[in-house]
Amino acid sequence: MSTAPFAPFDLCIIGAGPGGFAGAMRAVDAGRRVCLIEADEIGGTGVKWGALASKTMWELAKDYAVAAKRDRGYRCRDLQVSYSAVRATVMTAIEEKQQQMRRQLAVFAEGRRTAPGSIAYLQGRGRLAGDDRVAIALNDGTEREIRADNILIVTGSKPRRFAHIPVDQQRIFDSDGILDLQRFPPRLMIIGAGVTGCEYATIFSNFGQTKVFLVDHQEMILPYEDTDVSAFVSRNLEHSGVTILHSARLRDIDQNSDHLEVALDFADGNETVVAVDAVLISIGRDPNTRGLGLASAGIVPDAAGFLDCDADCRVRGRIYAAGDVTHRPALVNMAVMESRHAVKHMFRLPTRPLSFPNMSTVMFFNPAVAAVGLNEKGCRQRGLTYRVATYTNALLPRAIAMRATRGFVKIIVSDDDQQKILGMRAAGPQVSSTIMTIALLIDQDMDVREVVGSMFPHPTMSEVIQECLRLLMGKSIYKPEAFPDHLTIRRWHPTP
Ligand SMILES: Cc1cc2nc3c(=O)[nH]c(=O)nc-3n(C[C@H](O)[C@H](O)[C@H](O)COP(=O)(O)OP(=O)(O)OC[C@H]3O[C@@H](n4cnc5c(N)ncnc54)[C@H](O)[C@@H]3O)c2cc1C
Ligand SMILES: NC(=O)c1ccc[n+]([C@@H]2O[C@H](COP(=O)([O-])OP(=O)(O)OC[C@H]3O[C@@H](n4cnc5c(N)ncnc54)[C@H](O)[C@@H]3O)[C@@H](O)[C@H]2O)c1
Repeated sequence: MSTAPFAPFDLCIIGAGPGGFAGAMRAVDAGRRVCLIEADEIGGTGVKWGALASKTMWELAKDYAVAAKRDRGYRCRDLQVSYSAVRATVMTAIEEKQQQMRRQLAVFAEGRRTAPGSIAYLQGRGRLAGDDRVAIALNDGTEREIRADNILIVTGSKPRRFAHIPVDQQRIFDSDGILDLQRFPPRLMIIGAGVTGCEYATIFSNFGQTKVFLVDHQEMILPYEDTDVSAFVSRNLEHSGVTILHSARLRDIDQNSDHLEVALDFADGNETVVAVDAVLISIGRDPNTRGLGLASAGIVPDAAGFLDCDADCRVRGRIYAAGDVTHRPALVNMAVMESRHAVKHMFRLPTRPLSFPNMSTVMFFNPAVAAVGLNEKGCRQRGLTYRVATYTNALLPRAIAMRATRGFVKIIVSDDDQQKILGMRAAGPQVSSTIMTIALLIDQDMDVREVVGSMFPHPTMSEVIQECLRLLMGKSIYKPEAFPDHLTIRRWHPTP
């Protein structure tokens, strides 16, 4: 092992995905010396193997599906798409973001700055070598060991695999390898209908080149969502030609020279074999904690390998963890928020407690579904009495103008005088922006009456939020009596 020329760092961050990068920059803000270690490509799952890549593909697929429509007064002739052209555009997007990250690391590189706050970016695999030491197997084949007062583990996660099915990224893929496809497969089976599986089912069906089969061992897709949301997404996928197979377990994949035969066992005892050209496995993710030297710092991960940490993201002593490697929801915004919080906590910078009631996420389907706060399942698990109103986009002028009325907003409030917003689910165009109104309301603990009283621009998708809140207060312009299919309001309370 070569002797490290580095003086001890204030902070060593293992993993330069969105969490690691954000944490490094927050430490630089505080004038600290950071060592940032990345084993693979900068940006991690947040850029290359997950969020940015899949969202670029989703945008292209959405544009293609709109161009292929025949109900808009215009019609596209000779519309063509190739997977390699799509892939090239996705790679351009990835490279654009990675370049920005590299450029910033270069500006803040150790030795190039006179102002306090710098980053030594090391490319290699890091592992703990004690409470304040990290050993790095550098990509150039050499080894280094560094010392740091604080350590932040942000090593992310990787696709979960079946023990008996090898993923070759040639015909059997996981989300890390989907960009390796050579062409659109005529038939694709996606196993696992969580967000990843449903997003790729949306993407491939929108491009219209692939017959998609979507399989889950649960009775419904997106099993953690409310039944109405899951049913809405199912209907839309089926409308796009996706065949959904519920309560089905993968038994085996028989690899023939020109196709794959996927054998499935159903919960009711039936079985089937489906012939496809490619399989995408999306059954969840496992944390990247193996080989991380946790024992050398006295850290024991849980049975699934995730790191337990306290409310300030501290695992033990001066060692912190953030992002997918922890138990919390696997999202870029979570990784960034936790990582920044951990850095503020370790350097005793002012910070408010991490709080998740307003955690928001968007699931990129056709149309997209946005979520913030609790759903009905979550409220019932907690025994909360609530009222819930649903307002469909069919009554919304902007949605009518867009000729895109599939969608709704569903808002859950506490069933008391306060009517605190507990959560919202919204589906339709532009939900990624409209959701922030409710996320802010929850975050600021504001009264719904303040939103109902303010003026919204017209015609906008955000008006549906105002109308849905008015519906909860019995003041909506359109009434459930006239539109029982479009406007509903219910109450739920725990049975004593
Ligand atoms: C298909 C897909 C789509 C997604 N879409 C979205 C989305 O739309 N919105 C959203 O919010 N989230 C999305 N996510 C989730 C999101 O990508 C992750 O939650 C996020 O990237 C987690 O960030 P992270 O920094 O914790 O980990 P990662 O992004 O996984 O980064 C961890 C980094 O650590 C590196 N590393 C691992 N071990 C070591 C080691 N020993 N030494 C050095 N480096 C190491 C890895 O190479 C990696 O670069 C998606 C995920 C997938 C799979
Ligand atoms: N738009 C987004 O924000 C976005 C997109 C993709 C992923 N993500 C994040 O990534 C994380 C992982 O998502 P994911 O979809 O990969 O995992 P997941 O755990 O959310 O879903 C896995 C799905 O696979 C099913 N499944 C598990 N084992 C199975 C088996 N043996 N046979 C058939 N089905 C099986 C489960 O029932 C579930 O529906 C999520 O927590 C999400 O936060 C976010």
